[in-house]
Amino acid sequence: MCGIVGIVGKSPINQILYDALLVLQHRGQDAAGIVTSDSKKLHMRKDTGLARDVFRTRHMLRLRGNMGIGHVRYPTAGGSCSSEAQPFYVNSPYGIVLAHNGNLTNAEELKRDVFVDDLRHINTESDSEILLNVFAHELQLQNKLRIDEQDIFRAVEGVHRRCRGGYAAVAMIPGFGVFGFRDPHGIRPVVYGKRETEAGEEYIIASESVALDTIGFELIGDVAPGECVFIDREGHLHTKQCAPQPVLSPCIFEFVYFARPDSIIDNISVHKARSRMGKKLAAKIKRVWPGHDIDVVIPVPDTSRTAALQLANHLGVPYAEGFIKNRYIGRTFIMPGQQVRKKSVRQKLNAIDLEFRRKNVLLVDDSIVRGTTSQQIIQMARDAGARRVYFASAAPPVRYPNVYGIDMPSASELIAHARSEAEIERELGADRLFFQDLDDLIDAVQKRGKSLVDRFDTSVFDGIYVTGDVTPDYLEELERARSDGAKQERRSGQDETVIELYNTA
Ligand SMILES: O=P(O)(O)OC[C@H]1O[C@H](OP(=O)(O)OP(=O)(O)O)[C@H](O)[C@@H]1O
Ligand SMILES: NC(=O)CC[C@H](N)C(=O)O
Ligand SMILES: [Mg+2]
Repeated sequence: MCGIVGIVGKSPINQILYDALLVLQHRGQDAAGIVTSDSKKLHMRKDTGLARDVFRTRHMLRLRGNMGIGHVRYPTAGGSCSSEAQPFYVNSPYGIVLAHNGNLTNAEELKRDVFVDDLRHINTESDSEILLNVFAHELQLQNKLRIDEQDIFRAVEGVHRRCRGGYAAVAMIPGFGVFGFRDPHGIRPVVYGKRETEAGEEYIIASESVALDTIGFELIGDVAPGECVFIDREGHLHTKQCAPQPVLSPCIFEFVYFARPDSIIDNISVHKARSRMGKKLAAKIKRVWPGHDIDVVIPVPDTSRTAALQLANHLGVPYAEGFIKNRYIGRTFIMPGQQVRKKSVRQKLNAIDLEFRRKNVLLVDDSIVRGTTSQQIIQMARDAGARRVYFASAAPPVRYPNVYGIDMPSASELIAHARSEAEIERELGADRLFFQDLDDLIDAVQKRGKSLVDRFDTSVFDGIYVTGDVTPDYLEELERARSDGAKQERRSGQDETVIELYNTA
């Protein structure tokens, strides 16, 4: 997952772009970047690391101009090096910068077409550089010195014709404007909003509404699937549907784990969705184990808290915070590589023995993916003196790879892949294990009939990919190229020093 933001303001926007990236940091911890545009030039700073480390005062001073875009990255293509940090830049036509959240499933074919047909060179392994070049080519086809918003919309139509997979993107053309677009399935989230200033209206496009709240913008709504939202440099908003048959099918894992609970995606409050997940899970536990002997419900910080609290309430069992999280360690799931993830769980979470001693505890997490967290946390609960350790996941077992922007490329790394629930229970070392049913998860997120969303991408749970183009061959190739083992091998054979083409450090 990545976080994206674009702003057209009436005064310098470097600080609010930075503030927005800090609030989107939970979507990507590997790299960060900002590009601004003043009347003459683009100014770019991007590098690996957290936003607070990438942007020093000297960089901020140079990020001049009233419009710009930013990105925080969690790689799903290429590696973690700074040359693949975003935004990407291409100088023709007009100079375009782009930041992307998602993953293209036809990146290989596109890369070939971009070279052979469009005569463009791709310099990294990132699919986002391909997306930018496809857009640039489609815009070039308009063959104009001065473009208007209709040309942007036509180029986005071309992107939708050629690109497959998940993509929410923001882009900017210097002296012209900022725009955002979303793939025809709306897999990845992106919203837009505005605020009034004395000098006129300012607009923002961002991955999550929480970025708007915290920097003082008002939410207008989600970018619809297939839609393009364009803000010209004068601050006028133009929107157009650019896909012939858009079908909103957002990724359900955003609601389970990725998004912040204080965000609203596709008109659904993530907080409320997680609360309903807790309620549904309580009902299931009561159903399958009417005479349960759970003494206390303990969440695995952070993301599971919302669901765990409601689960405890509806189960009628006390809720206690038994694990303390080191606030200086980021999210472990989005760290690159299993070794670092494993080590980080223990560094990140520590048990308060008192809450466990001689009790039957139900530990609750939002999801079990590789099992890195649950395996260790169950052992920690035992070491802290728990009599019995039960475990509940607010999501169903994750059995299939993700191909739309979550770095879960390899089925064999998923603890639930090709295992029954009883086998997973044994593997994790839990005394009893409960998973949410998929129908209940969908109901919890969908608010049953009240939501705009008829369908979600639930591929990690059921192996059904909404874009319909994901073949066993594609998945096999993805596993070969991007499994933890393959990444490890690539890292060890590589000189990490980057010779940067675009970066003005
Ligand atoms: O089965 P696993 O492979 O361990 O993945 C699942 C775990 O990873 C995530 O936590 P993370 O530490 O990333 O973030 P959080 O603090 O937001 O919960 C998620 O909330 C689960 O706890
Ligand atoms: N998680 C994402 O959205 C990743 C964006 C892009 N595919 C990259 O790897 O940089
Ligand atoms: Mg967690």
